[in-house]
Amino acid sequence: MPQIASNSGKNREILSGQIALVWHRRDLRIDDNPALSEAIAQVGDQGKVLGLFIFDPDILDDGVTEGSKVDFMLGCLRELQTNYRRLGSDLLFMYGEPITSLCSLAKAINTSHLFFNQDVEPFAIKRDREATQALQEIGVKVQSFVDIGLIAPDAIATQAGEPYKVYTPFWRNWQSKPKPQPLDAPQKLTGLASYENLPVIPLPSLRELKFINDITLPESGESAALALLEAFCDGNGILRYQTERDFPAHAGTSTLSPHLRFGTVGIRRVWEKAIAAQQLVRSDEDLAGITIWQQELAWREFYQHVLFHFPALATGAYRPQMQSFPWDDDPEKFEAWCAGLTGYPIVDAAMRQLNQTGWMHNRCRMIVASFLTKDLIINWQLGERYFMQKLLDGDLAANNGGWQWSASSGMDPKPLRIFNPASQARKYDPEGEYILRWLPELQGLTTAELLSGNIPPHQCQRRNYPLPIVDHNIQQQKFKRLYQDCKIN
Ligand SMILES: Cc1cc2nc3c(=O)[nH]c(=O)nc-3n(C[C@H](O)[C@H](O)[C@H](O)COP(=O)(O)OP(=O)(O)OC[C@H]3O[C@@H](n4cnc5c(N)ncnc54)[C@H](O)[C@@H]3O)c2cc1C
Repeated sequence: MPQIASNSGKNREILSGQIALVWHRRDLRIDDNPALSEAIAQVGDQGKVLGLFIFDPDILDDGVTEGSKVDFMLGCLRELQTNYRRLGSDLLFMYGEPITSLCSLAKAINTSHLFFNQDVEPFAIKRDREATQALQEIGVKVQSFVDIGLIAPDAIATQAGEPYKVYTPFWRNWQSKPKPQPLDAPQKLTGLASYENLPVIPLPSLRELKFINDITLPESGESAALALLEAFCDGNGILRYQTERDFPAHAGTSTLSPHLRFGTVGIRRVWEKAIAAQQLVRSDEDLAGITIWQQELAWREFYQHVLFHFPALATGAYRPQMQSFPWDDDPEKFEAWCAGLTGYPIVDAAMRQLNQTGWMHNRCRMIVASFLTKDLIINWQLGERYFMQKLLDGDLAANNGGWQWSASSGMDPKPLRIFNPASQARKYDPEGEYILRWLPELQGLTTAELLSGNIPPHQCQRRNYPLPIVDHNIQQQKFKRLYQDCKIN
């Protein structure tokens, strides 16, 4: 089992007068940041703390990363640098292979200590292990901290001491555990007297990184994240979460996911806000809203926990019988799904929302994932990759977890779920409001036509909207047969 160290404030040594580097990755904030707080505590008044972000060409050029996500990240970095400068230091930028970059900067500024917050993704764990070793070899002491979850993935286990594979018992244990308090943002930092002759670059533009972005982004950065969190938890959003969260036409969820992905808000700060809201509730319904939202935060940690303990999830199905499932993988049908041109209005509306905004409502993520895997019988990994390309919140643990759940290939104890697009639309978009928002060409059709997808062919033709590319009933029978065959063999 891979090891993950706990926050090590207890063994604090004072590095008076020394220079500490804080390597930011998916923690683009100064508030509630364990690595930054610990660096400041350790260097004391005489020491210096510098931030660092490395643009890694292997990530930027992986063929999955899109301009929208990079643009959002650049906005977060701009604010982070402004904050470092306001406090008296700086956030430095490098472009290159991370370990080489770290070593060259550590030598150039004569740093003796590096601090960073841990990740759970297999690629990041390997990189961090190698970076730690390389830095130690040149005399730099490295410390890392639990950050992206409230409970570290190796700090929670079943009674038998095993990692969890089922959410409900995970939640029961997870919710009973004490949660850490948020860490206040620093008030002051000390940086270098001069930044000349360092192997660093100014914050690059999107163009310099060779990306373009043609979608309108939500506000990025730490102040936007905190404003969103406060609006959701101090207003009625969190209280109405239970009743509103499943209706994609309503603004019923927090939309914090891109911020949680890039760490512009700390999870301890998020939890503190939810607890504060809990203390003010006046009805059982309000309390239920908060609890269900907390359960979603626990889903996020459940998927981090399973990815950390079962890194092979990142590359294939968890259930062995699904590893050789005979997917159809028809490229034309996949293209139609990506473009929102399947002839199933609720599916197409959701895919247009994704393509045009970089975000999709959770209910719709489940609908389109079920449609891709159970109606088009296309390998969930193609959908997983497309989501990673388009979602601003695209996160390996949550995305892989969501896709494996939808594809019946994961740890779900009741794996065979098939969503009927028309029933889903009737239940969660009863007026067709969401459908029409994203498919304006369907204006003028009856609500029944929008929800069922039974649109007369001449109406489709007039609107240049496709007829259904598959028959849901036939395809779900086909999927069930293939699934039974796989289970038996
Ligand atoms: C196929 C599929 C793919 C998904 N891919 C991603 C992804 O790449 N990144 C991502 O953050 N979420 C993913 N989700 C989970 C979920 O859809 C989003 O987290 C949610 O829609 C984000 O909106 P919100 O911030 O308004 O969430 P809220 O409803 O306000 O929830 C608060 C936070 O809890 C977390 N959360 C909520 N639901 C889930 C969930 N089911 N699983 C894990 N975490 C959850 C998110 O961090 C979210 O921001 C996926 C779900 C499915 C079914």
